[in-house]
Amino acid sequence: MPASLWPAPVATDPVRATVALPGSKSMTNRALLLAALADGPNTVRRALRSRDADLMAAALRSLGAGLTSSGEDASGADWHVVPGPVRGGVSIDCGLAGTVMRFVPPMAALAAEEVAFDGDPQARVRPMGVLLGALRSLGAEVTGDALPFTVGGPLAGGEVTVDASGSSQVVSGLLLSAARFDKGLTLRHSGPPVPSMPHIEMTVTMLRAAGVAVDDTEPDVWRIEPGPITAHDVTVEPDLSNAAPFLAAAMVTGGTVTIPGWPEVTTQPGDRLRELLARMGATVDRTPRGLTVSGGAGVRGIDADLRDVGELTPTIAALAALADSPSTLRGIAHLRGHETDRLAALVTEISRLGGDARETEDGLTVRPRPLRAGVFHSYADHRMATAGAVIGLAVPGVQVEDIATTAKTLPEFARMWARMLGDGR
Ligand SMILES: O=C(O)C1=C[C@@H](OP(=O)(O)O)[C@@H](O)[C@H](O)C1
Ligand SMILES: C=C(OP(=O)(O)O)C(=O)O
Repeated sequence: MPASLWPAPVATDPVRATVALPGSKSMTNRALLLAALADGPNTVRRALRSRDADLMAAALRSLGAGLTSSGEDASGADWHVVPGPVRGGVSIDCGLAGTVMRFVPPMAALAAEEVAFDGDPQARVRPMGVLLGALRSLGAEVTGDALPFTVGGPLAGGEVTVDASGSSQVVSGLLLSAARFDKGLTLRHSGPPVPSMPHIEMTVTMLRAAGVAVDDTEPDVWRIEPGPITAHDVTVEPDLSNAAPFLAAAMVTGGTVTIPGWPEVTTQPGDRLRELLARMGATVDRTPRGLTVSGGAGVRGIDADLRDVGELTPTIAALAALADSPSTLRGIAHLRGHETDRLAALVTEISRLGGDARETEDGLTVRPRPLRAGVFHSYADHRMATAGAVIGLAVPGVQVEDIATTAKTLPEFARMWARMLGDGR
């Protein structure tokens, strides 16, 4: 059955809105996994409820943790987590979630019995070989090099070298469970630069908050001492990457959008939106009410290295397609292994609407041209769907295929978008 088409609303007036965002996917899924490996019960507050977060919760339950949620509303829920011995003999559905397919297998390798992993058809082509190779060389029994695969422990830990240039999640996944390996872990990266470094900082910061000794003084080397992961309550920050399309709406319509609760200090890569959107012409103000972005003088093209913040690319590319000068986005070859090949998908969909977007070896060039009505395909990628919504604000007749795919990290997206535009239905 063809996925449904969502008529992207056109903004007839500058948007003026305050948009409260649910919790960060990346922090929620790290916090849940650390809570399940901790030395006592703990609570993850304001956790995201979305497909990726719920897949993580289900995976942790399968591996023996007790999880119950309370206080659930549109902004998320509190998860009460009671750790248990990690048990195998189970199957885990990763969906299309990188955080589940890369973070859970090292934890599963703590169990003596085998754990089977599978996911969506598109997940089967996401890069897994480096992580599974590392688990093998640390002593786990692994069958397969991509989904579906099985992992059997127990693995002792020790030293391993990986090429994590394809995904930072290889590093984060190994570090998150490493304190529970008998020998801990010394992890070295060797190869082209690791992308999404803020996400590795997020991992290290959250491990330290749980009392884990992490030595990251040498670049591209991480040493984790074996020891307990201390039970403690965590409050998840709003998802700053999911702020991107809403803040972009302020720019495209010459309006103003405020995101309440923007953290003063954060490891989330979405914090770089402050600088990127300012370079594209926005006025960015941080006030006690939150982060406010105002547009006005059109959108300027940008030449930017997005290696650290690759997940912001679909929104930046959508803005670039509506800008008044060309853009070059660099450092993002690894986006070919995201939910879909995002470089190919962005080029195809922007071109379909009459735009001029081209793939380079490590990114995209976008030259603004007048755009026309058409279908913007999502490829089961939440950030492609929201990029289509951004373009649709300014281009009448854009229909986003499968807007429901935003449920991966923001199930309320379509309703929040309508509310932002002053249409509460
Ligand atoms: O660790 C994480 O939570 C993430 C790391 C990044 O992955 P890559 O390094 O594969 O880009 C990012 O793109 C993804 O959305 C979330
Ligand atoms: C790359 C992303 O997700 P995942 O965690 O599935 O890798 C993303 O959300 O942009």
